[in-house]
Amino acid sequence: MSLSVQNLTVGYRDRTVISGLSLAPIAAGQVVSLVGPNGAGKSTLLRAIAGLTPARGDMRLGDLNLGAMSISERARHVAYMPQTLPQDVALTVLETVIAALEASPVAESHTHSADQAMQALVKVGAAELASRRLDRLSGGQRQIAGLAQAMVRRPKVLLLDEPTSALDLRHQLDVLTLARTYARENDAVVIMVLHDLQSAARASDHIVVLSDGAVKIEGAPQQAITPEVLADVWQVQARVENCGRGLIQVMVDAVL
Ligand SMILES: Nc1ncnc2c1ncn2[C@@H]1O[C@H](COP(=O)(O)OP(=O)(O)OP(=O)(O)O)[C@@H](O)[C@H]1O
Repeated sequence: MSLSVQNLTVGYRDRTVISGLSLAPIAAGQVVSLVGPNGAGKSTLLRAIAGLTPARGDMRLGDLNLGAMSISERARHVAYMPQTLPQDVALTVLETVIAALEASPVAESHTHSADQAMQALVKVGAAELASRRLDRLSGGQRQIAGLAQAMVRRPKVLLLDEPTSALDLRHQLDVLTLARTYARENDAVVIMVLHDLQSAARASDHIVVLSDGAVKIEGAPQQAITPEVLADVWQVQARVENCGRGLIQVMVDAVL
């Protein structure tokens, strides 16, 4: 099922952040990176797709009209992993993943939930964190636990807000690979906010560059990340080298 976002308008109180935004349809199995400067509206866009921030416009998953769904119905299809997770949760990691699962209508028995939650932790490589308290983890460990919470319901749309920001190099690569595997294995759409453009190119089939609440350009990594776009959107003078296999290297020569 492909995800379609058309003519989306989102704002806070008296301020419109995103106005009439449309994205090219995102096919099942695809990973999309959302990049752009601070304050461009990336989190706002993900939260609007998840139904966590009110929005006007048309959002569909295949034939399903996401905008017409109740919050709990929408949560069966769409999961959002926030930029920062609450730090004061005095539960074990396993308990938080079970809670994330049971908050959704797909949960079955509690024993079954515990098994599913454990499987999600194994999937993200964090089985050893299961019995640790969430509020006593490092920032990176908490981020990986958050990923298990978002993935445990197997949503068809997985929205990850800067999922690698607290991670070391190896864990960053693992999480980016996991996003790809998740999309393929579950026929799901994964949209990630990333600041590292090289990671975005490595990890995704498609890149959306957001600037001032509007899509500046979207397309394959080599089409979206160009010296012109870097100058226009990030105000840097940079070279972009194609390194094969979809990889790019961005070399910044000067700030403009
Ligand atoms: N709850 C809120 N109430 C009012 N304005 C908000 C709220 N959240 C975000 N904004 C404003 O909306 C705009 C977009 O913010 P958003 O968090 O979506 O940007 P972003 O692209 O995710 O930024 P960053 O890369 O810094 O995380 C900003 O100008 C921000 O100040």
